[in-house]
Amino acid sequence: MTYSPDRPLKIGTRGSPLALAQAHEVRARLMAAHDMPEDAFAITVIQTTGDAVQDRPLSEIGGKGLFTKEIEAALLDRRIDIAVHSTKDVANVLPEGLALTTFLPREDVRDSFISRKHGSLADLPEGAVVGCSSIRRRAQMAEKRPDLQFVEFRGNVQTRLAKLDAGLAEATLLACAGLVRLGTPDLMNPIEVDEMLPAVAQGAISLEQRADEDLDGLLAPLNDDDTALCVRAERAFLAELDGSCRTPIGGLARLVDSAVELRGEILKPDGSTVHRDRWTAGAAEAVEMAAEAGRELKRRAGPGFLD
Ligand SMILES: NCc1[nH]cc(CCC(=O)O)c1CC(=O)O
Repeated sequence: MTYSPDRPLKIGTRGSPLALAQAHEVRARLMAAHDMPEDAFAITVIQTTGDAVQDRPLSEIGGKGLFTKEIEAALLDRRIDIAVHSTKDVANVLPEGLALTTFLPREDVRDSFISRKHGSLADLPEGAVVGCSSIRRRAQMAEKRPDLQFVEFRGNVQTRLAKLDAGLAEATLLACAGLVRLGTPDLMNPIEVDEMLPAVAQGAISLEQRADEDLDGLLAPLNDDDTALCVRAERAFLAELDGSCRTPIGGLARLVDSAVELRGEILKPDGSTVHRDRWTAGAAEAVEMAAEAGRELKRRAGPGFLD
């Protein structure tokens, strides 16, 4: 299959400002890698349940897959040819016939503390209200600051800042990667990963395609091998623990010299219990190590912890 202005490659994406920025980045990289004109690529916006439902926590309306289901259906229907994802929103088990093939170089993996008045989590006054819909971030904050109160906080960066200004919360957390890609890096106030382990695959854009279509020639130049290895290991870790988004889980793999170092944790939603550890293996064993790490944390947590 060849793509040209006469038959453009259809790039599917959600319509949120962050998703659009990511789709445009993918198109720009494809154009540069192949010296092709902009109109050889068509960006197709697909509405997803996660975008449509703004008034309820994601964990309540079904967790993982809410931002990707409709896009994956469009891939299978051939309405689009590739899908651009924030990999942390991609369910662990893909629909039959689809494959996650390409990982862009990873952006900053950290979470950012966002507040108009306070400099860090530790600076928040006793009993402060934090706007946060992520069960991972809530549990991690509660572990350090059991006094904090949480309110649901969804929407894009601008919406959330407006909510802070309206006094609905004193602080919120957002992924650094999103802030960078939206062109608002000045808002960044990173929390180091030692203090707060990011979500599996945070900061990593990936491309999904039909498994039976060979797009290697087109997509391989966009792939970053180190990111692909680390994110595949993190997803193998997550696969052993949970696919539902209802358990607070953090995971981050990084290359240290030429070995893969994985840090992982599972928490009770109120932060009262945490199981966390670190594992290291050579690149060839990284994915199997990560799966074993997931099984180990599950054993340590005992039956019932993940329910
Ligand atoms: N769940 C929404 C989502 N999915 C990916 C990102 C950030 C970008 C990334 O991690 O690649 C965000 C926003 C956020 O967590 O602040």
